[in-house]
Amino acid sequence: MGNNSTIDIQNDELLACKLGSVKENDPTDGKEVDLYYQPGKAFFTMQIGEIALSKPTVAFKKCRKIIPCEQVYGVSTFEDFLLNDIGSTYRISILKKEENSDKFEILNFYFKREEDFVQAQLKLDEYNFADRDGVERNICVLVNPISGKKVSREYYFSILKPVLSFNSIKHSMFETQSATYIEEFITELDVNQTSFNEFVVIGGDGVFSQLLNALMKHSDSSKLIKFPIGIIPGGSTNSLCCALSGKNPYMASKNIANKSLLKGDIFRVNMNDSKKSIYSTALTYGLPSDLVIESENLRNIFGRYRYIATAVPKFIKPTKFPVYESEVFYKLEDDHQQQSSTDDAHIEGSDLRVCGISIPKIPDGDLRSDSTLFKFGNEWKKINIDEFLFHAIITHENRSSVGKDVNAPFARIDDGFMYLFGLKKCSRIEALTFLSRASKGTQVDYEKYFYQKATELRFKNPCGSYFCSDGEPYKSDDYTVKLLPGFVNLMGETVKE
Ligand SMILES: Nc1ncnc2c1ncn2[C@@H]1O[C@H](COP(=O)(O)OP(=O)(O)OP(=O)(O)O)[C@@H](O)[C@H]1O
Repeated sequence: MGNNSTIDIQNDELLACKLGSVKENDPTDGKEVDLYYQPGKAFFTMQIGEIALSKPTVAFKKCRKIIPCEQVYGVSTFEDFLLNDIGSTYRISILKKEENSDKFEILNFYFKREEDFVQAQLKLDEYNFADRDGVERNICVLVNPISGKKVSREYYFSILKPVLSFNSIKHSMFETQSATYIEEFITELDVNQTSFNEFVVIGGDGVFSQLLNALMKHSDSSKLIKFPIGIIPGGSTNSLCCALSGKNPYMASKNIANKSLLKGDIFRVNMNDSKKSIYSTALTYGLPSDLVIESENLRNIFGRYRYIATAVPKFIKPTKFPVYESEVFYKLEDDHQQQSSTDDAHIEGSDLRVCGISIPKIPDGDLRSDSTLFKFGNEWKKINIDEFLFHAIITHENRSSVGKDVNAPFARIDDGFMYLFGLKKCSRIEALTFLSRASKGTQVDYEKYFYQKATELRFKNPCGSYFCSDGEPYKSDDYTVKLLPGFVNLMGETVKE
């Protein structure tokens, strides 16, 4: 009766056998696959029938193949009565991609007996991404064709689309036609009419931020902000996507197909001078913001390397190295969890009013459902540094998809906190030392580096200053930042290190 082959299915590995050709819909027949279990293990036992393989004429050889979980991008099950003539045939297909390949392949397994098929289905259920929560998914995919290396379209057609299609996940794709496309698109969305129930952006942190802010401005923001959001890293730095799925568009697509959800922390920035507010996951002040603003007109020449092209002259030109003034105050509601590189001796404990800063008043119309905004139960503390090369607020570790840098290795997108970090006023050499350390993640104990966990922050910067939120510049010199823990449903998994 031909060869036998055994497949183990263990906790952390999915194993399968390759049956001759693995081309999609190839009606290779004449195979019978039995499935049975032993405690802690499951085996596929495969027997080759007498019926000759029809197409292609690859004789089945005894094989045993291990597919690690990370190579599996979905499992689909079918009852293909018409596929071949070996009777009531059931099929399980596995979408697989090997680590060093950019090609997907489909492995098909045929079952003669319904009970074997059902058992295999149960065993592989966690990879059956189509069937999540019993609700039909419909993803609105927004693609920014000009972000980063201009690969977002390609990522859609060669990665996300095949993965969603294999897993029978409904979606529609829209390319951003202009810088205001996402805002207009979301404004026009009627929550009661649309069948969309999830969003995916393919692009950088900028398009994610545009989506987030457009959702929060919508008249039905409280409903829309509950939609899960996925990100595929098509942008220049992709800091948020790196926190959710690493730098890998394949992993991001799998997390989206798998609807692997986490409650992501964001913050709201109230610009007290203009009475405007925005929502963000990363805000910078100082040199990085200036680089973002100055580099924008180099986007067409240097693409995602435009920041480096702008930064290099600052380090080699014999002009004064920049220094930025800023007064920074913070609150940490959960004081016992304090995490900081600044010990108490370096922090002036003080009430905000004592520091001579007026408590911001938010116009009623601007105050959304977030009633916890501006609780002044805790004391404000002042950071005892007032000259910086930069400071930043972040809700995640802030990895770069270009280099290996991790700016805030202690932060996680779902840890319920935001973090202020930065570099004090320093020389060129000290800034380069910081960059070198950040590239290895060893900057945390560098004397010029500082960080502070916070739930609320307040900044007073020189008149006419800019900051950047998720890579987009805003003019404001007086702003307050309030943490909104677990506010967005993001598709991804936090990095475990
Ligand atoms: N069709 C378009 N024409 C012009 N600008 C666009 C278009 N679509 C999107 N944009 C703008 O492109 C900008 C950059 O977007 P995005 O964040 O995706 O890429 P990036 O800046 O290269 O990456 P990162 O934010 O990760 O550094 C956003 O400000 C967005 O408004």
